[in-house]
Amino acid sequence: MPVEDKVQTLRSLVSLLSNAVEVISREWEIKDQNPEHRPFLPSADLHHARQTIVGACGMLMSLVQEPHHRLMETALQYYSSRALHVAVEARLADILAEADPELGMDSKTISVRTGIPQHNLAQVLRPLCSMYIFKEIKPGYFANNETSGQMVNDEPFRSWLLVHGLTIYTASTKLPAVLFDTGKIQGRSSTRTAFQEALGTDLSFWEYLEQDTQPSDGTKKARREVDTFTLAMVGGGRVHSTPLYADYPWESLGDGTLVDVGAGVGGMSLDLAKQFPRLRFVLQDRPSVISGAEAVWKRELPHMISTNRVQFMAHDFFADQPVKGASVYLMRYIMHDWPDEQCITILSKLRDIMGPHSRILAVDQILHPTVGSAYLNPAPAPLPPNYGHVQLLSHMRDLNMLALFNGMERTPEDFASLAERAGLKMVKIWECRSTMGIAEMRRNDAP
Ligand SMILES: C[S@@+](CC[C@H](N)C(=O)[O-])C[C@H]1O[C@@H](n2cnc3c(N)ncnc32)[C@H](O)[C@@H]1O
Repeated sequence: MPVEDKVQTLRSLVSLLSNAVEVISREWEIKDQNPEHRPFLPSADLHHARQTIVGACGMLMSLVQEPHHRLMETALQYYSSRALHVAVEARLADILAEADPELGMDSKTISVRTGIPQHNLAQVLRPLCSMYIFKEIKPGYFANNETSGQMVNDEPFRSWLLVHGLTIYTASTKLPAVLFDTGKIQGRSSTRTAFQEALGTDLSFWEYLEQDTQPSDGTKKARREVDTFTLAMVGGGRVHSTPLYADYPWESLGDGTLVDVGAGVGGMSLDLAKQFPRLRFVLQDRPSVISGAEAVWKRELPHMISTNRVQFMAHDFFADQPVKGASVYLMRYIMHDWPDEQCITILSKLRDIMGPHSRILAVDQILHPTVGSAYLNPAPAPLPPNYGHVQLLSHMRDLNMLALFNGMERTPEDFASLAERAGLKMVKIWECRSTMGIAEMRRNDAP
């Protein structure tokens, strides 16, 4: 890029930043005066200002940082993730919450509480302090800040962070090997992925989770990941899905029936049932999962069970769908687990029994490439249409799906193509104040 263009880009970014800073300051003041504030639902203005600032900072770094340094930092990025994993595993945020936030806790005490040698603690914590995830008050004294404070006493969110550092992390180490093995990648099988390669198994991720471990004493134990994963879906759902409840017209469904396909414990349905009490629900998943779902609903919303407003059904989403003509077939975090061919089968099974007013709502990351999408609102120049850095989480989850399932996060165009191949049409991408969105599909012959 010629120097004059670079300078112009820098100046334009600073101008974007200073406008967005005004919006954020105003929004922070409003939040300060509003005790009803919901942390996971930013106003539309705050959401856009955040995206602009994160995007602009990312682009500024790319313009000014020495390129070799930036590439090396990226090459070693997995240690950021490892350091966070150690902190989460050790429940550091909970431990630091016991300290006076002004004074912090000394590394000797933290060492005794966590079992991490004192001389290694600072090595783990300091990179996290440099990323503003914890703070060091004075040499060897650490405390929570606003970011680490979000992990305190929040077991579902902690599980959401934790699962990404367990088996899922192990799977990621074999991604290069699988990508360079043309036999495997061309196979496009959901059971010949980096996950199977790394864990030395032929089982799918789901089957593996269900398989008991056999420790040396001969007893059988459920894998640790089973409970962590179930709770993680609740924690991740809460963080990323809250805006979806505000940005889709759920109220207009009245007392319609929502079939939660591959529901897990039905985390999204539970939230919807609390906010839209007229809706009825059918939760479907594999037999072992659906029995766990019923226990959760009994605890959280027992009246939904006693009034028959929720049903629990063991169902394989590759088989014929028994619930015909429902208002909504909801699939949160399902499409991204599967390669295209399997997604088309899942969608076709729904298409077969949908009525003219039925809709499929596929809830996933909506990938927005740097070159933009005809379906999505572009960022202001000179940012790339997708706001650049803002998309990192979606791209990482995309690679995660590749490593675990040969799956993927999808662009709106990808969703439209899947819909067309399954005899459906994509009617709208609902852009929500989240990294996630909703792809709405109907039968291709629907009015
Ligand atoms: C990523 S989880 C998402 C769970 C839930 N939709 C949520 O958002 O919390 C994917 C779910 O798909 C389920 N699943 C996998 N294969 C399935 C199949 N063949 N039929 C039905 N459910 C399946 C898993 O058991 C798991 O609960």
